[in-house]
Formats: sequence, C-alpha cells, structure tokens
Amino acid sequence: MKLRLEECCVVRQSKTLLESLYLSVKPGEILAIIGPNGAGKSTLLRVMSGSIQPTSGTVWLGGRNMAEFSGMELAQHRALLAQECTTTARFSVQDLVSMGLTYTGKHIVRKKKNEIIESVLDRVGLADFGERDSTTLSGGERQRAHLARVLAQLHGGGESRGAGILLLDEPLAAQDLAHQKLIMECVLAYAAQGGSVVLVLHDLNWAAACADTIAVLSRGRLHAQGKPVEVLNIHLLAEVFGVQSRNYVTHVGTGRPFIIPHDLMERSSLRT
Ligand SMILES: Nc1ncnc2c1ncn2[C@@H]1O[C@H](COP(=O)(O)OP(=O)(O)OP(=O)(O)O)[C@@H](O)[C@H]1O
Repeated sequence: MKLRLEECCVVRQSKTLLESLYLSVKPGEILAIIGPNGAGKSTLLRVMSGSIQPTSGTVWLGGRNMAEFSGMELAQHRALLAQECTTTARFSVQDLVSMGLTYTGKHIVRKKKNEIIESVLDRVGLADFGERDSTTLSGGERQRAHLARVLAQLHGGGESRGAGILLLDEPLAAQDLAHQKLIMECVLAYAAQGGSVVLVLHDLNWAAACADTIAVLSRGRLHAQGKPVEVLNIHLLAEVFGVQSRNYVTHVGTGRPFIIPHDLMERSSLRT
C-alpha cells in the first residue's frame, strides 16, 4: 500500500514544525529520514502513522485519506515504534508483545498468537526473554521488545508479508553493533516481502547502506530526497549538519557512500 504526503504542514503554538511536505513510500521500499536534532523527523513519522493529523495537507494511504481510517484499520496497515518506549507496569515480555495483537489479533486463536509472539521475539534476538518482567530489561532489550510488539501488530493484521507499513523512530539508538545488524536485517526482510519501511536514523552510514531513498529534513523542510549516493555528500554534511568534512568514501562493492569523520581522525592521529 502506498503512503503519500501531500502538502503537509504541522503548526504547534504558532511554530511551524513541518512545512508543506510532499513525500511518499511505496511497497517494498525503505525510506530513511535523516536530519539534525529538532528538524521535525519524529513529527513527520507521527504524521505518516496517522497518530497526529497535519494542520493542513493530506496523508493518503492506498489512495484513501488517512484521516478517514478507523483506529482498527490503521492498526492493520501500519505500526509505529516511537522513539521512547517506556515500560512501567510489570508485564512479562510476552504480554508486552501480545499488546501488539490487541486490535489486529482479535480473530486469532491463542495457539497461533503464541506462535506469532515466539516468532517475533526470536527475530529481535529475545527468544529467551518471554517470561521476563519487562521492567527489568536493559534499554536495548526494552527497545527490541517494543519492536517485537510492533512486528506482532502487523503480523496480526495479516501484513507480515505484504502491504504493511513499518515506521521506526531511531530503532538503532540503544543497540550494540550486532543488534543494529539484526534490526536492519528485520527491516530488509520486511521490505523484501513487499512491506514499506520508514526509519528515522541518526547513523548516516546505516541509512547509506540500507535505504532505497533518503529524505533529509532541516528545520521542518525537505532539504533533499533521493538515493543515498545522490543525497549524501560533503555539501549536505556542511549545509544541514554544519559539519565540515573533507572526504567520504564510496564502498567499492556497492557504490554506496560511507561517511568517515576524516578531520576528527586526522586530529586524533596528531595526538598520538
Ligand atoms: N507540541 C509542540 N509544541 C511546540 N514545539 C514542539 C512540539 N512538538 C515538537 N516541538 C518542537 O518541534 C521540533 C521538531 O521536533 P521533533 O521531535 O519532530 O524533532 P526530531 O527531528 O525528531 O529531533 P531529534 O533528532 O532530537 O529526535 C523541535 O524543535 C521540538 O522542540
């Protein structure tokens, strides 16, 4: 199902958080949203998920205005992993994940629900954590438990292989390298099955390595949009992030850019 934003603006307390945005993601595509702190990335993701309405403009989901979707319909088609996932009540991890099935798993029998929960926990590297009190999880484990909840939601909606939309806000922020890789594998697998994925990422190299399209937000505006190789360059780093870098390299095998903090490395080597 295609998701498309048409001239979307968000204004809060007379401040424009998003300005006249046009953006789309189609089935099978991975879209990475990058930009400095406060650029409007999380706000954009919330608009794309339908959890907040744009002040003006329209979000189209499969050709229908998203504002017309019921909560149940939205739950079946898209799932949002928010930037901060807190867990205060003492649910077990499997109960936390089963909350993803509250709407979309109503018709599913208990045995099948348990299979879904087991499968998504395995995918996020928490196969042995089902019985654990979720308030005792580490930051990275907690984020992955919530990712499992979100995957379960789409699974219950029948969108595990197909037209669902997975919206992830900084899913790598709390993860070590092995788990960053595991999560990006989940993302690639979901897109390979025909799903759409929208990721807010601060790590530009993961965006460069895995995204089909990168959208660069700066002060609520779409500064640039295109393939990683078209978008990521030293001019962008200077203009949008205010970081001067003399160089970046291109990965020989794939032709995708890889950004190295070249100047910092040179300065560090002077200290040794
Ligand atoms: N309800 C609100 N009222 C006023 N300003 C808001 C409101 N919500 C968000 N903002 C501001 O809008 C801007 C965009 O916020 P948003 O969370 O979308 O940024 P972001 O790009 O995700 O940032 P980060 O990389 O730091 O997570 C920020 O300056 C934030 O302080």
